[in-house]
Amino acid sequence: MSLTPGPLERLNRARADLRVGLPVVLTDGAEVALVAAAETLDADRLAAIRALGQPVVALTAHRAATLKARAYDGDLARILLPKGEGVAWIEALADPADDLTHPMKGPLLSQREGRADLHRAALRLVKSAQLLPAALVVTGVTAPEGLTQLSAAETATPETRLTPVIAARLPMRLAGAGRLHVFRPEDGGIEHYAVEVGRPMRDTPVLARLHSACFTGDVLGSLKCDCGPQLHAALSAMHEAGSGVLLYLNQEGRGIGLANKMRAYSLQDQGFDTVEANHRLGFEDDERDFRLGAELLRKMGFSQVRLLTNNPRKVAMLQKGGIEVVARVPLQVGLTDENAAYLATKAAKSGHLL
Ligand SMILES: Nc1nc2c(ncn2[C@@H]2O[C@H](COP(=O)(O)OP(=O)(O)OP(=O)(O)O)[C@@H](O)[C@H]2O)c(=O)[nH]1
Ligand SMILES: [Zn+2]
Repeated sequence: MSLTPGPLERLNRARADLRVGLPVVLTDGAEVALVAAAETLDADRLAAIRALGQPVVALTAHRAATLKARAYDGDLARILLPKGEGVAWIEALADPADDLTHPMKGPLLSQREGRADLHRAALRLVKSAQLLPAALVVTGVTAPEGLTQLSAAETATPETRLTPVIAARLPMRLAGAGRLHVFRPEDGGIEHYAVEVGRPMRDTPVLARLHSACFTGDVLGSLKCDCGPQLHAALSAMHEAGSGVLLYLNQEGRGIGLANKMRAYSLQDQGFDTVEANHRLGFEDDERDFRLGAELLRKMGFSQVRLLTNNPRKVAMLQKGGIEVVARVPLQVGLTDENAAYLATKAAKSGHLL
């Protein structure tokens, strides 16, 4: 095997580089671009990037709509960085925290000519690094030495291949005897877990739950969502049924990460609902990749499930991933005064069944 890093290894490096404030190089045969994450940019790096050409800030159409900027590229906008503006201006474009108290003074000039393919890839990359979806991009550059280089196609997250690392016995208060399996993604991303309750058979439909990580709900008992009670109710239901499998997917905040989820919570404190808050940040309301769940179930030898969920998307995505969902088992627990509006929004805007 060659010692040169392959596409997945470079993808993983690119995410780490962007998180520490290092630019990366994107190419697509026609063009070469230098890309930096808006969130981690500092003044020195910005000055060095400016020396290469005219930077634009790539934003998703959701963020552009909030800023009333034109998104000529459909799903994204390329905003020209004015001569006199610097890091603070870029940060205000990227981060909606001060939108209401210090609205940005327009007009924001969106670029219309040219292609947006590398900008689209740049946004995909910063999102997958769980940073704010905003990237500084300069096209037409000669790739500087020493930076991680990727083709635009290589930024498209392929179906995650998961390798089983270890499994061990785990007795649980709510679920009784079980086993915890740890799986590691091939792309170097965060690990995911599967909890087997009892000894589920592989030749009959298993009671299953795809649970997305929620530090605030699962661990802290937050009253803003229903995650903790759902987690516990699922484990109890599996215990009662005699067996089951709970996938604990590390997709905190519907895939945007805890830092961005807390940014969304802060916007919710300003009066926006859970979907509006994600959009103002520039995210879709749900950024999770549920191919992961199907892959994990297949890896563990399960092909048919009775799925504990109120989310029809989970059912559809599992089926698309080759897992037969023989029944959807509703999981309605943990309604509080604090989360009633959140659950109503998910029903009204995200298709959740109540
Ligand atoms: N972005 C964002 N994420 C949130 C918010 N509240 C909860 N979450 C996340 O939403 C996810 C909820 O996951 P699940 O309960 O597995 O999924 P679900 O889509 O509600 O579907 P079911 O519970 O199966 O019906 C977790 O990743 C939480 O961290 C919020 O206000 N904003
Ligand atoms: Zn939650």
